[in-house]
Amino acid sequence: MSLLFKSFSTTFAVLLTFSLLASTILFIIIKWGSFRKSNNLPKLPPGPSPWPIVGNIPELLKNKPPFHWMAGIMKKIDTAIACFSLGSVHVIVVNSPELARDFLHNHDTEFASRPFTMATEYSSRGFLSMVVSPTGPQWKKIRKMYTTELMTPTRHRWLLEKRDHEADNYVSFILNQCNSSSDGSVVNVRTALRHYAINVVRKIVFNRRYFGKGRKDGGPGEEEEEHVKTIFTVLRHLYAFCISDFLPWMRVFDIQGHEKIVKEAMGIFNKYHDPIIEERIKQRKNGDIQEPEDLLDVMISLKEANGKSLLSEEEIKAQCIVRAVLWVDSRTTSLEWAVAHMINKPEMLQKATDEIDRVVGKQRLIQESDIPQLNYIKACGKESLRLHPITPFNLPHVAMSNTIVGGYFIPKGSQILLGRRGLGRNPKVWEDPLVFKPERFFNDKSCKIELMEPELRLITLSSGKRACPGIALGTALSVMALGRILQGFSWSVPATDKMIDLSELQNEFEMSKPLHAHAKPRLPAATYDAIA
Ligand code: HEM
Repeated sequence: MSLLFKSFSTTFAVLLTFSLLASTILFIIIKWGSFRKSNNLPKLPPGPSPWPIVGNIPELLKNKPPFHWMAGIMKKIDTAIACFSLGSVHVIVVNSPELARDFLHNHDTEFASRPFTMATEYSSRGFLSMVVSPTGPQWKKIRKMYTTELMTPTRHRWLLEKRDHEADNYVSFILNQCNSSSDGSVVNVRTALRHYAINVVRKIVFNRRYFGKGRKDGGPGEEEEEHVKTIFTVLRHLYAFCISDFLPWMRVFDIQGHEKIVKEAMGIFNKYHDPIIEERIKQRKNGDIQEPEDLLDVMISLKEANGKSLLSEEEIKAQCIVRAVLWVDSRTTSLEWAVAHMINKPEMLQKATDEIDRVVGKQRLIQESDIPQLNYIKACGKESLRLHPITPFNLPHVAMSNTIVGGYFIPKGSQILLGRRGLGRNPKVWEDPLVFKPERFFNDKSCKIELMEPELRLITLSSGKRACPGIALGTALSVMALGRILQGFSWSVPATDKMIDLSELQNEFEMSKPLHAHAKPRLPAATYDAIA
């Protein structure tokens, strides 16, 4: 009997709490609505009607993946801006360049923050790095360090030798695979691209290519494979509409399992990065390191005006994770798509190699100094970002105050998601939006192509206070990755297939299968000898 009474009273307490909560929120909503009306504030952007407390979360959970569901609703109501209520957060999706510019040009300061999420908290070790941190003193401190110390033109030149080293290894890794037969060989392009990208990061940050013993042919060992896999795991979960980010009281349940996955991924980063960082800090303290050799040394040696270290050990560890995730994610997936499209269109491959042969010739490999002249290669890279961004949305921007944009009311705390795919494939902006056509970036006025897209017709490096500060490094790595692979080898569809399969992985933006293509060296043997 007492058990029955206990369970009855618990249920009653839960129901009572729930109804109190619901009526408070309903009261706030009604009050807020009448406040808005009485102050003549415009309406929120259109969107699905929210449920009390949870908003549109039930629909979000039912319709996977979220970006498909959001795109479907926006198409149905024919809007370029929509508001989805997730818990108490307004998530505003934007798919038109005019509105995107309104947010990031005209109202940049009001939308310069980032949301707090479970995955970003873990990956930045408590918001110690820049990319995912909300605006505030920590973000300012790290952004200043990037712009005045880590990413200056002088520092970029200082790191050139390391980048060159990895660009050479990239070619020789593919060459070693081709050399297994006189007629070339089928190569996993995804592995080559990702390995090159992360090698550059490891080299400029840790001055090493391998965490373990590595491989004789220049390819990734099992430690490096695990490292790259972890980068993509973190990337997929950074802003993955984790329910507890919108309903914090749900965090203990971890119903989507995101927290467990992210925690494990961080454990893997820590396993590889931390011993190197800790050892280096010790060496520096003991005076074993005088001149910095890589960015880790630079970060350890930076001092404040009072002589104290600028960065704590935790802050240094957080920056190392960010650098790994940023570069590998943002480009390699798109570049893999670019190579796939080009193999299916040999005239495009021809155009690219004609440009390279004209600018560089066949007696030497592409160098970073050639980049300004390799406009067709840059256009191919940019087109791949338009058609195949790795994530559906740009990094979220958070409204720091109530603002009116495009005639709509955007409440403080709203998250603004510029649709990378929504913008890049917008038929009102792009002719034949689903066709890979690098020529679209050339116009009568200019044949010069830049990765930047300040008009926000697509998201490359974005714009405003939160724009990507990695432009020089990002451009260099993209052009070298695509240029060298096209210059060094003739690519074709493997004999077992008719065409490269251009289908997408279900619910993801990757190719459904890693790109395997036939590669044959196309330069004189002496040109490769220079990198042996
Ligand atoms: C071609 C390659 C790259 C592309 C396309 C790219 C693109 C982007 C984009 C779209 C953003 C978000 C901007 C926004 O919130 O509106 C971003 C932010 C950022 N990127 Fe890049 N990026 C690239 C390479 C790099 C590299 C190599 C680095 C350096 C390690 C880097 C460092 C950053 C940082 C630190 C931020 C955050 C800035 C902030 O929140 O204040 N990026 N990037």
